[in-house]
Amino acid sequence: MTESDRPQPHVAVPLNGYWTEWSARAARNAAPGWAALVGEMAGLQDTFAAAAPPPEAVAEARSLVEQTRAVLARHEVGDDDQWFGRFLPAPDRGQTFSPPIRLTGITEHALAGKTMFGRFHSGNNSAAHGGGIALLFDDLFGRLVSVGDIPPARTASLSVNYRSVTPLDEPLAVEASVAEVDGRKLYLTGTLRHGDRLCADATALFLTLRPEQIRPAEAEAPPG
Ligand SMILES: CCCCCCCC/C=C\CCCCCCCC(=O)SCCNC(=O)CCNC(=O)[C@H](O)C(C)(C)COP(=O)(O)OP(=O)(O)OC[C@H]1O[C@@H](n2cnc3c(N)ncnc32)[C@H](O)[C@@H]1OP(=O)(O)O
Repeated sequence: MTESDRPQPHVAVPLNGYWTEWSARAARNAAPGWAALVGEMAGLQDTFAAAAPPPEAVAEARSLVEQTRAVLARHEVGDDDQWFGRFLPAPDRGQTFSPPIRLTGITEHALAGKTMFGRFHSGNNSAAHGGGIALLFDDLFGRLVSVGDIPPARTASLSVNYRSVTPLDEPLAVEASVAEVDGRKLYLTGTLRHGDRLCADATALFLTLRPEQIRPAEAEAPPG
């Protein structure tokens, strides 16, 4: 990938050793233009959600998407070798499932960042879908537990309080922190704000994995 393909710099994530090679391998192997394609796909999702096209435009768009699928399907790989979602230092992590989070502050125990929901994550009435907000928190917490020396961890529980409507296409601020560590248990808290207004807050329990719970392909740095 070329330098111009890389997403705009944001605060670098000091990833734990476990994810560093995993992520670096995708960055080494990804074709030039991959990051831009991810951005195009994310834009497509929003544009698709917002469109009410006439029949001829539906037919044209469908044909183009079919062609795109056929091109990509010729290059399918197993999930250990996929690039999608593996660009951990990038705001979008190289994926289009959850909204990009541009990190503005990181310590081993806290993250702060900016995000935005587009039409793809719309629930109703120009508000973000509650499931999308839960997804955002899971992703944010996942990033938090991937920094510093915390071993790989998984979400055991996630609880979201929807305090007020989360608008679309508006800048939002997120914060997450480690409230308590008790052995393998990481208790996390987070907030989502639009300006001064609290849209949602969340708590989660992440459990660091026992060695036998880690897939070998993830436990060892795979060959590049
Ligand atoms: C998908 C992976 C993504 C990774 C991507 C790379 C990251 C890179 C970095 C950055 C970006 C990240 C962005 C994405 C992040 C997304 C994170 C996710 O969404 S993870 C997927 C969803 N979660 C699962 O699929 C878990 C499924 N469940 C399990 O695997 C197990 O249940 C597990 C590991 C969570 C716990 O199982 P046990 O066998 O290890 O542990 P036991 O013995 O059951 O529990 C240990 C202690 O924890 C308590 N506990 C367990 N579950 C609990 C719960 N739900 N509530 C309360 N306590 C619980 C138990 O009561 C026990 O407590 P006592 O030691 O007795 O005091």
